[in-house]
Amino acid sequence: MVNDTLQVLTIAGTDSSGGAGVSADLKTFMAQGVYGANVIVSVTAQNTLGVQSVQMIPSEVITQQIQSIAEDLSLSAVKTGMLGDVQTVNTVAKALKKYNFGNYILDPVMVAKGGAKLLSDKAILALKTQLLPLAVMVTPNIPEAEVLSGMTIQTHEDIMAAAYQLQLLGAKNVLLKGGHGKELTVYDFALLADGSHFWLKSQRVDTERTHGTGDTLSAAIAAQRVLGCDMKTAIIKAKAYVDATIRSGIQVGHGHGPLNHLAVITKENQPEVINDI
Ligand SMILES: Nc1ncnc2c1ncn2[C@@H]1O[C@H](COP(=O)(O)OP(=O)(O)O)[C@@H](O)[C@H]1O
Ligand SMILES: Cc1ncc(COP(=O)(O)O)c(N)n1
Repeated sequence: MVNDTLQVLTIAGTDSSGGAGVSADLKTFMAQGVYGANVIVSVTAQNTLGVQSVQMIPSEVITQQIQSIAEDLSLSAVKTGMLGDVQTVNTVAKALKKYNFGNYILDPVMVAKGGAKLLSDKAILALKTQLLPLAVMVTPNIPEAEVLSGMTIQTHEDIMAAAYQLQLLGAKNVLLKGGHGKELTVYDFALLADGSHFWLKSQRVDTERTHGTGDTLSAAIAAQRVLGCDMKTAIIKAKAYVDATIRSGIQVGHGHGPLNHLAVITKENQPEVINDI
């Protein structure tokens, strides 16, 4: 059942193959039992092999979509995904300041799994200065954390240092995702607003079917916050969910295939929570 009093918004781009972007977010919200609304900032022609084209939506249309929702729905969380260009980042920042939906989760989407650029270079500075300070949580993968922090990340110490840097830039909580890489063990690093930290340790799934993992994780965190979880619990539950969606994979397309958003979480999906590695 969907709890209609728990309403979450995603502001992101569409993915015609249904695996990432707004599609991943809405499926995740539904699977978590919260109601999802969507504001479209870009339309991508995309499949599991790559991104064929991107059409940005005009700022007035984005502003109007957000206003329409703000005037009617009762949102208690919002996440942003692909924002594309500097104009869109500024438009979204202005609207978030105006309406203050609470619980803002910033997924700083920059590059699709197939390698296509989803955020212009000019937009990176705007994202850092306009959106990071508004975010209750930012969820970069390692390449995104390198760009935002200006640091090279090679070791676990580097991951921690970059997370602290992102907190200095204004994000209250940071989840630095370790999905990129080849190691058999995956480590995500969480730095919380109170200065405490922990690592989530899990076993890598040997698969190319990871289209939309980052979107799914950040959407699940937003949903868990609305469901009343504290930040640490929201992160752990969201991680278990995304692990289940990867492990019970479905066979769609010929490249980086989508996740199974109806996956059931089992004991196998629970990450190990450790303080230091
Ligand atoms: N092959 C994999 N096996 C297990 N977990 C993965 C795998 N790929 C990604 N994840 C997890 O999925 C989540 C999203 O991570 P990541 O893929 O790095 O983000 P993004 O989609 O933004 O690049 C993280 O919790 C990460 O640890
Ligand atoms: C519209 C849109 N938003 C986000 C992503 C990133 O998803 P991923 O990094 O998993 O390919 C994407 N490919 N398309």
